[in-house]
Amino acid sequence: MSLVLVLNSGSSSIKYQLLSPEADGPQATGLVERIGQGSGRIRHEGPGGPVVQELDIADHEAGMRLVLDTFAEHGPQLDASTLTAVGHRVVQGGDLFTGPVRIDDDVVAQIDELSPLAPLHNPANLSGIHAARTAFPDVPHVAVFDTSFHQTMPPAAYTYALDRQVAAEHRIRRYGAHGTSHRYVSRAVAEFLGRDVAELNTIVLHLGNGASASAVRGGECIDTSMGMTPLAGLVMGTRTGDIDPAVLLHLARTAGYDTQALDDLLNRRSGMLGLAGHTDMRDVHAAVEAGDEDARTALDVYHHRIRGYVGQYMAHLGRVDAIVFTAGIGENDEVVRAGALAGLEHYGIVVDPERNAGRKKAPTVISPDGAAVTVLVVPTNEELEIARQAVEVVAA
Ligand SMILES: Nc1ncnc2c1ncn2[C@@H]1O[C@H](COP(=O)(O)OP(=O)(O)O)[C@@H](O)[C@H]1O
Ligand SMILES: CC(=O)OP(=O)(O)O
Ligand SMILES: [Mg+2]
Repeated sequence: MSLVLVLNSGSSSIKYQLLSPEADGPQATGLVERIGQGSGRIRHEGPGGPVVQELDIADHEAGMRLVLDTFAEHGPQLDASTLTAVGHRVVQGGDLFTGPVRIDDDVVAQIDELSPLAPLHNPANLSGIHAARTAFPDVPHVAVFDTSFHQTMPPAAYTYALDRQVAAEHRIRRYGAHGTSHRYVSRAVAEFLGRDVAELNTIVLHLGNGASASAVRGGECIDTSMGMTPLAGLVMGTRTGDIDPAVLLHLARTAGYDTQALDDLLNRRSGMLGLAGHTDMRDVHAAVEAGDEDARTALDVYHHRIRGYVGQYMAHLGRVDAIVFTAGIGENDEVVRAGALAGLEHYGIVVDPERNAGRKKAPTVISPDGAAVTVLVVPTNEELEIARQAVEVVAA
């Protein structure tokens, strides 16, 4: 049986799992949070149950060392001779990577070269890779890219209407992100419905802290909402999603914003945080219930944007068999699921209130029997998908 350590380094967190793709459930899972924010935390769940430690975690290198120390102290023991691979989530693979690859120094250099196209994510992914390669120099390391599932998009979907020489020179086009999740979920839906993925047209709504939608025809992505970077598309925890780019010019010209200030505004101070004062959707709902008008508007904007993408992808797909919610908000938040699809009954899209109620830990249909479009919740599992792909690369 193969054993894979999967590392998913986010902008301020590291999620990890130790798992065998052939077995049911991971041997250990964990989350390192609030890296570089003064009051960090690790939650590790291994054979002895959960352990939590609060401490300052300066950067991703320190976070990775903490992960390895926690395995050593609380188990399971990470023995290099028993690891088939270490699988790394890498957000941006640009047009250099259409599938998973074994990591060597050249691959590291290429991921680094692509960092300007995912400034919040690739540097974090690289420090995870660096720390893990140092700890396990003799184990194969595999990079699995968020962007590779989206490489099947046609030029009409990935091309910006920008001067084409400028675009070519600077590698400017839509690459998308969260592809590992979109791929896993679009396949899991087909399996759950007992249908062949090649015959299914699906809209996947990955609603986590970062959020994206994709249109999947017969298992292949034909369009997605994230753009050259993970800033475009849906409203997110702290990111704007789609915005008129002239807003940036306006702020630069009239208010003296430089690139750093614009980056900070768009990536870290906007989205639900900017509109409602809360990043976490649970806090937004609490504020709405307390009568906060800004939070109400924020939630309306959030729903409106998702509904718009659903409409767009219905037009691109022609026929839609399934709409699937996934990730932290998609799996847990009945208010958002109902709100985002409200008013689409005319198109055969209906959410049944009883079926929709509550958090979903397993694939669940939330539309009524006989509805033209099956609406579902399918929990994503990026770590399992990364482990599967890592094992395939090592076996090849
Ligand atoms: N019970 C819940 N109800 C509503 N939203 C939730 C719930 N649990 C988590 N979330 C949302 O899910 C988000 C995290 O989703 P996740 O997919 O783990 O994101 P990421 O991978 O980007 O860190 C939180 O920021 C929060 O908004
Ligand atoms: C690409 C992206 O936005 O990832 P995350 O949701 O993990 O921040
Ligand atoms: Mg995520």
